Amino acid sequence: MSRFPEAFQEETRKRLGNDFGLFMESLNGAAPVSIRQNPAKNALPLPGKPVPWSAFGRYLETRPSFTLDPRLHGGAYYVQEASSMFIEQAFRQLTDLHAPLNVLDLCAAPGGKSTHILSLLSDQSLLVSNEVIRSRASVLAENLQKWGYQNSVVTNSDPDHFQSLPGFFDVMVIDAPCSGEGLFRKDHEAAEEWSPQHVALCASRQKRIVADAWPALKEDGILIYCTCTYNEQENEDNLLWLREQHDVEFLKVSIDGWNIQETKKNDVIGYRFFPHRVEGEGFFMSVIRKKQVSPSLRLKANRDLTPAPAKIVNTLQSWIHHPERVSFFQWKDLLYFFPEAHTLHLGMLHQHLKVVNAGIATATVKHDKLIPEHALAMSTDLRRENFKTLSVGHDEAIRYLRRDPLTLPETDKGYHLIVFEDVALGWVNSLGNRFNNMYPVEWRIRMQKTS
Ligand SMILES: C[S@@+](CC[C@H](N)C(=O)[O-])C[C@H]1O[C@@H](n2cnc3c(N)ncnc32)[C@H](O)[C@@H]1O
Repeated sequence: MSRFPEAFQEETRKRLGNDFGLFMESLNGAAPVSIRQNPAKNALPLPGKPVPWSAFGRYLETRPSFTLDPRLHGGAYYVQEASSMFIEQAFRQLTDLHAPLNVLDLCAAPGGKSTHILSLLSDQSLLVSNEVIRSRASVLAENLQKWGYQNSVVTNSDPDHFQSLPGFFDVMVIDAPCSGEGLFRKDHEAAEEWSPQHVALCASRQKRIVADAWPALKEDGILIYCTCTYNEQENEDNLLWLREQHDVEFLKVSIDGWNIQETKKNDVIGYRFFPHRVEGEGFFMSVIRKKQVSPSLRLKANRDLTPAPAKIVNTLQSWIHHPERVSFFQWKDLLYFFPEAHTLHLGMLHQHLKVVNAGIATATVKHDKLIPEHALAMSTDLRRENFKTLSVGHDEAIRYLRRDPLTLPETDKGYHLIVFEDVALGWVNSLGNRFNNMYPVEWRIRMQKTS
């Protein structure tokens, strides 16, 4: 007996007709392995066959032990299945990536779409990545910290809190929690959990999420709605429901030669990825333009953000590229930097949302001394030449990431940046012949080396 639910197979057979056999066969095959590189941390393209719809995506021939690759921990790439990289085409074809955009990724953990969006936006744009589940918001913040972009804010709010930000966003991505039909090949639990009732429950939750967030989209702004499921209830039907209440336009994306299926139900245009047609998992995306006026928001200064003390600002400025474009502020007991152009926006976000992180945590002050933060080591703005660095090989890099005792050569005292193959991994504090490992305890690798 097949491990896939009967009702699911029946619906998919109707949808795919003669292709159904090939589709089922593909579900029993191996899933392709793909990664997406961080262009700000890679001078050269990674090896491997390119993902056709993404400038940063690559297929790998085999699945390496990602955990034991130090470059992953330094944010040089993100492991992501290929179909979901298609949002890149919505951004490239339907937005002006040179303009300063406010972008919301509403259901963002663990951060696949958010890290991708940051690689696409100009540095004048702002990305707000939200995740409603607290523990998942921490994972999101971790992945975004490793990616290293300053124009990024992580929030942990319910979608309805975004109603307090009418017309704030130019682009909104809703990668909605779904019944996961497109993941059945890899995720056996999704197949076990699937039922028509579960699909109906997901569809009503998705409607609520979209309706809650909708007021925060600007007039003429675009919503990129996606799921990793095939059924119409969670896709077209939700968007038809949205169209009944609001003035919207569905937008086309060019998919020339990629074997992606363009579907149309009434005027909803959708893009479906089936694993027997493309190298990737199941995925659905639709792009919707809002054609209604949204009230505009009055920006107010934020009193929670205290400017960094003047006597240390010069030092902090020497640590990064383009210090003239950022402001340094103190939040709780940390010093941060954040794009100057968006400080008023950050004020608004603080007022209405639970902000988990904003910009780059740079340092803490202890007994009048500045201690560099891990996020600074990960930052794409770090001015490396102003720090002492220690280049390490693979074994030493893994010892560092596991927080095992290090066997580094004797050095000058002070903070050193640990670098593996040109990718920064974090700080050590050298006491001359001993080193304090400053890699975050909660992120250390627990896996033993196998070779
Ligand atoms: C498909 S996943 C997002 C994947 C992510 N965009 C990425 O690319 O890595 C959907 C997310 O929605 C979150 N979620 C669950 N229920 C939600 C709700 N009621 N409102 C908003 N988000 C919710 C889940 O915790 C999950 O992180």
